[in-house]
Amino acid sequence: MIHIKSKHQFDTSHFNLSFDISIDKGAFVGVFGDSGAGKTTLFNILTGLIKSNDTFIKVNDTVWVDTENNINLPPQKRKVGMVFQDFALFPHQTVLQNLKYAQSNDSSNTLDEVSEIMHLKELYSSYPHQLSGGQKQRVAIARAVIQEPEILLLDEPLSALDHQMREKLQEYLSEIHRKYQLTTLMISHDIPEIYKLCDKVLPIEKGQNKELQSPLVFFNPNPLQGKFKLKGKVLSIQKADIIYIVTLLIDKEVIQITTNETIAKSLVLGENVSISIKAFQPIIEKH
Ligand SMILES: Nc1ncnc2c1ncn2[C@@H]1O[C@H](COP(=O)(O)OP(=O)(O)OP(=O)(O)O)[C@@H](O)[C@H]1O
Repeated sequence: MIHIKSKHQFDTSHFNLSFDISIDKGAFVGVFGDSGAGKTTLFNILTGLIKSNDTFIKVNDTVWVDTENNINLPPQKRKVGMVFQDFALFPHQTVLQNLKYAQSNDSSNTLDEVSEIMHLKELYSSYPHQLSGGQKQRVAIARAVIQEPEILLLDEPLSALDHQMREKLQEYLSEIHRKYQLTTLMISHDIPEIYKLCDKVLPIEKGQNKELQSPLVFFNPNPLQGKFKLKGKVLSIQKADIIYIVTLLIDKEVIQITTNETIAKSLVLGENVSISIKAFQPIIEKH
């Protein structure tokens, strides 16, 4: 379990932050909110890059910060892995050297395993400038995981990548999160991405967090009022007794419609579909 209680005000601004968050170990949490809401600041408080005078952070059994009792673990002692949008690899080191930098004495197996899962072995002797954006980000994610972090923080890690690469890396992230039983917090503005990867959403508004919610509840507070438009994206497909419920992103709205097994099984997550209404029964058609 992770507990974060923090109040912070920047010297140069009137922006006040106040967080009170509890996250289960092993959760994959989507951190969602407007630009400037305080998402990156929350990450900076967790990593120790921002020191605040009124903070308590406990990660599993260890207190990282307790300002009342003068406890403040330095950033290098906090078991946090971080991945940003802009790769941040050492340019003059090969992929293997970049990975080894993150390795502690007892994590040599992890380096090997993670490289295997993310298909990095064939890139070991390449330098960052020889890699594509997706390859660089694979290395950055692997490097963060090799540190065997208690919390993995992802700050819009995939937003610079094209759709196909993004989907591939989402699969890697999902696999790595499960395999190493990480507690992962990911800032993302991409609703389908949050649906695909996260079991909870942490909404941040104007410097404060709201309660954690499931993506389905958070993005779809009133399922009966969904508006049908021509095109949509498949977010999830769930079996409910003998029918299937398909959740779709239509423009910025999420709706659910029922369908039969044949159609449900032909759909793929993230796929674009079109919707029409025939005799009051919604029909999903593939493009
Ligand atoms: N070093 C700083 N000094 C003063 N104010 C800051 C500082 N860093 C952040 N802020 C303020 O805190 C607010 C939250 O910033 P933060 O970067 O956490 O937002 P965000 O939700 O991550 O935004 P985005 O999605 O655009 O990255 C901003 O409105 C900004 O004005």
